[in-house]
Amino acid sequence: MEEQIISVKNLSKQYQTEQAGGISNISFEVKKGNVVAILGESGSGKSTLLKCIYGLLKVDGGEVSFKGKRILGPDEQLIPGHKEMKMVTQDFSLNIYAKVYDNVASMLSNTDVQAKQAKTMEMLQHLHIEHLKDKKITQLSGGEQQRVAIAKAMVSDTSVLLLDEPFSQVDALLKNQLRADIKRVAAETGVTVIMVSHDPADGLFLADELLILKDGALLQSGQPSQVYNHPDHIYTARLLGNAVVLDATDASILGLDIPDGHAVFYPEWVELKSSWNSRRFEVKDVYYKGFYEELLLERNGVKIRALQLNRGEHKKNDHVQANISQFLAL
Ligand SMILES: Nc1ncnc2c1ncn2[C@@H]1O[C@H](COP(=O)(O)OP(=O)(O)OP(=O)(O)O)[C@@H](O)[C@H]1O
Repeated sequence: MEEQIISVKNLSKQYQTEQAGGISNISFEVKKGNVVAILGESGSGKSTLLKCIYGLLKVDGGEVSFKGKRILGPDEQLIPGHKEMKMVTQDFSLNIYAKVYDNVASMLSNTDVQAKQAKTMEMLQHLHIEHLKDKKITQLSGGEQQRVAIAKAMVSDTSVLLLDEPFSQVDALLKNQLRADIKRVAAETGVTVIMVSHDPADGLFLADELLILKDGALLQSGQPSQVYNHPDHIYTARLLGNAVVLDATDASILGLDIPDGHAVFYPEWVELKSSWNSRRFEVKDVYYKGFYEELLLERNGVKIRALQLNRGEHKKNDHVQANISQFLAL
């Protein structure tokens, strides 16, 4: 059985401000070595949850345990969290005047210099930054600094790495690489990662488990493919896959039979082909996205979106046959 490393029970934290904000009654468990992504729209409580896990905020109720021991809050100890937990925030907390190597090595004790050197170099290699070891932090790009911050956080027997928006400073190309690096480093070192991201694609790619937050509450959790294909709420389907949502009347115009509620489907579930159950739509717009395109389709006033590989086949005002291959009633 996989060992559980973090347990969050009925955790609540409300900020004492005019607008209510915070998290309420959140419970979940994290297995050792897993990568967990906390996803949700802006203001849903992602950073608050991460800070509570690290012991940075005084909670109103509930608790977080690490290896069975309660994490103490800021009013209970001077240094928050636990020595085996490290948090990398968006400001990186690096010594900008020191070299990359020294930033990372500074986390280790001087008792065994050879071991210190070996461990530091190993971590620099894990993050693909060994060639930067003699550079000063001020000479690095944002993405490189982010890697140094992660290496620094991980070098000293870290069991749990908390990442707040780890890809905020990197461009799309580097982001893909850094995502893959974090996934690989987690698998190689067995470190448990809990990360917050505003981009659902990060969680879908990286995580073993997603936590979906809305208005401070945990709506759904589970493996990415499970949550994506079987969202419990319209919010989740919109957040993860920009789903199309139709009320029962509009759905019936497209031949989707739901008693009440909404028919929900992802644009890639719309097949552009002629079949016994396809219907005729007008192409209202074509959005070029590189290797694929998004079509805005309309039938009797009902608009839907469809994704397909870009073959340049469709133009505005064309007519197409489309079939919604699957949908959810939510
Ligand atoms: N220090 C604070 N004092 C008062 N309210 C706060 C504080 N920090 C956050 N909030 C409020 O609590 C709610 C949750 O904020 P939080 O930063 O946890 O959300 P988030 O999901 O991380 O948002 P984002 O993606 O925009 O960073 C928001 O309504 C926010 O305005």
